[in-house]
Amino acid sequence: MPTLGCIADDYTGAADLANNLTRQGFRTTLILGLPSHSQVALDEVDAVVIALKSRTVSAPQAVHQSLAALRYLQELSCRRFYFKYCSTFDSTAHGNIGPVTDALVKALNAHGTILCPAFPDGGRTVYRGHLFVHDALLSESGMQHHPLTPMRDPNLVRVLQAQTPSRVGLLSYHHLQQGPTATREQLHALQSTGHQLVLCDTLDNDHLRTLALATRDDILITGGSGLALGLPAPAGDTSLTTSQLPRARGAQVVLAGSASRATHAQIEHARAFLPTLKLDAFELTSAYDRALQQVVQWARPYLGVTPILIYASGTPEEIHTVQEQLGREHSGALIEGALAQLAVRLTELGARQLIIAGGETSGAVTQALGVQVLRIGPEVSPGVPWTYSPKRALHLVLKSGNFGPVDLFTAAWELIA
Ligand SMILES: Nc1ncnc2c1ncn2[C@@H]1O[C@H](COP(=O)(O)OP(=O)(O)OP(=O)(O)O)[C@@H](O)[C@H]1O
Ligand SMILES: O=C(O)[C@@H](O)C(=O)CO
Repeated sequence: MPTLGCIADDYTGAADLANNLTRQGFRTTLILGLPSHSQVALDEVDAVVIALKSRTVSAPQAVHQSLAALRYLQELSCRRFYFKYCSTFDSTAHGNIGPVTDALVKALNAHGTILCPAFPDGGRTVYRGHLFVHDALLSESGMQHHPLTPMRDPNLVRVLQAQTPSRVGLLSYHHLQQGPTATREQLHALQSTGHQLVLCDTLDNDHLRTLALATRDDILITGGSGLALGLPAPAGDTSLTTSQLPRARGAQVVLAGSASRATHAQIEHARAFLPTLKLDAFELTSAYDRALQQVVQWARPYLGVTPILIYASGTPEEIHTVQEQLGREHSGALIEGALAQLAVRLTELGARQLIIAGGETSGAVTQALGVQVLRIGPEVSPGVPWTYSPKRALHLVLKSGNFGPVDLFTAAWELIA
């Protein structure tokens, strides 16, 4: 039975965490959405990751979903819990990282917890409480233009403090550099002065290991997926940890709803190699069914012949125009819904290998496809694994918006061929 229970606030983030846990030696099952008990067999598993779509819903809804996931994991006999959010701390104005963390602390009767968004392998580090994406501050990394969770302040202590009545402290890299004992002492010192939530600096994977050791008796830890790379591997036979996925067959489709900088670059690169079609939000509003039908007609001759790319992402200016006229939530849901419908129709026509870019988009697409349990396969790049749905016989990549190399949409297929 699993001992580590994880709650992720979006689908790509959940795949990212499941990937890092798998690489770290945990036999990990990824569950999309909250299942009913009978649906999933979890005997030979060390960790379970539940993917929620709770990042951009209201704070009370996010808390409600997260507590339901916690209860499910407790009933599975999990003894430690990991709340996973984005390595760029993606939040709305009201949360949801603060409210969900507070609710989990309370439900678990914990004294408090750490917050460690960093993922150095993916270029995310935290220095003096400020988040960097490679060499850029968060607020200059492209994330300031995110369609749903624009991040305009790189100071995460300030960002988090605005989301919670709990007092937020900072664990500085100085303490991490002195090792697990000094780190643990500093965490206790911060907690004893009323800092329930402690945002952690992290410059490299050594800091992640130190932090994981310093908090190994804590019932709750929170962070990006990076922290998983610091966790000690569970004892026992881990030879089956990275499951060998079946060989992939069937048509190859990329569906990109992410408007993040890395996805933009991947789209630009793929346009030179793949048949590519851009969805138009205004056309979808005025004639939804006809617009989707046209996309399917366009795609049909390519299926099984070459991978294709269908995307929605526009420049920040284009997105601004769409959002001004159609509303932020409506336009996001419209495009997610269209990509989800296209996934359904294209799989009916033989698509079996899908790369889906964007967390919200991945949530919408996998829900429409009825995918619930995923096995983790080969890693395409840090945070981006191939996964496999045994029930639907589908190979899927759920790609986080800002992850992956520029040639991901053209090169990833080779890993499962
Ligand atoms: N041209 C556009 N105009 C308006 N909204 C768009 C446009 N293109 C995409 N969107 C919306 O932007 C949102 C992108 O969020 P999504 O979580 O899918 O990507 P992401 O944030 O880049 O990925 P991740 O969460 O993995 O980092 C979706 O709701 C999508 O529908
Ligand atoms: O942590 C990350 O950056 C990703 O796993 C993610 O959550 C993207 O939505």
